[in-house]
Amino acid sequence: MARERLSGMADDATWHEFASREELAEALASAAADVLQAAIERRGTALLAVSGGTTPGRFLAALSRQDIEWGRVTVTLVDERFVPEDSPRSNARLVRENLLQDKAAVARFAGLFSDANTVEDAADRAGERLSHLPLPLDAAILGMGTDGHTASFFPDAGNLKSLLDRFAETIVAPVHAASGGEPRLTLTLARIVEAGFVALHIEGAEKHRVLEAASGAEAHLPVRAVLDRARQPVQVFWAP
Ligand SMILES: O=C(O)[C@H](O)[C@@H](O)[C@H](O)[C@H](O)COP(=O)(O)O
Repeated sequence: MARERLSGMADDATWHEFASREELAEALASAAADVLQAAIERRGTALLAVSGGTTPGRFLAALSRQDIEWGRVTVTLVDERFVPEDSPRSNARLVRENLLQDKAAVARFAGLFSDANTVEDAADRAGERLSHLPLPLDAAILGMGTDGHTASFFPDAGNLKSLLDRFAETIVAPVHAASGGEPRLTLTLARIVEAGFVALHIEGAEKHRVLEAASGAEAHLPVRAVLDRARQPVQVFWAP
């Protein structure tokens, strides 16, 4: 059973807390599916951005089983490691193996990686590709690291200030951050916070503590910028 509470957190993020990660996955998948189907009914199409990492696999599989008009949905990534799609580190691979299956197999996928000489060139190419998608995003599903990063907004990213620029016109930016491992490609904050539905999917006590801190005294953590600037209050989905 979900326990839902408004918090005094930054910009009134809404917490949805679940007894299990399985229950969270099903609830978030249902919420995301509702948002996508409503977008299809409103504008004939839906645009979804999902994150990678180790948390979202269960949610992505649950979403693939949702019965919506997947043929009208385009899926892209919140961020991507600068690696080929056959790499075990690839978020595109995670999405193809977990989301673009079952009912969602017919959805269109627009990844961020391309085999460019530099991550900067790859970001330019991705930005050009995504500029032809029906922006703004209808839904953005974010994760968070225990360092308070979300997307590829790593605290040690050299261009963090421009990544978090709420007025940026850039769609995809390159990121070099030692804490992020290989170079990254990321949607900018400006493209994420304009989404009609922004969910933050976190699991475990440590991430709960970090997000509470980010919403309070530790306002410098990158995730706080999303909480403060999202067009709609961020929907936090958490399980132990
Ligand atoms: O490419 C990525 O790694 C993600 O998009 C990233 O932003 C992720 O959401 C956090 O790093 C949390 O990762 P975990 O789910 O592995 O804790």
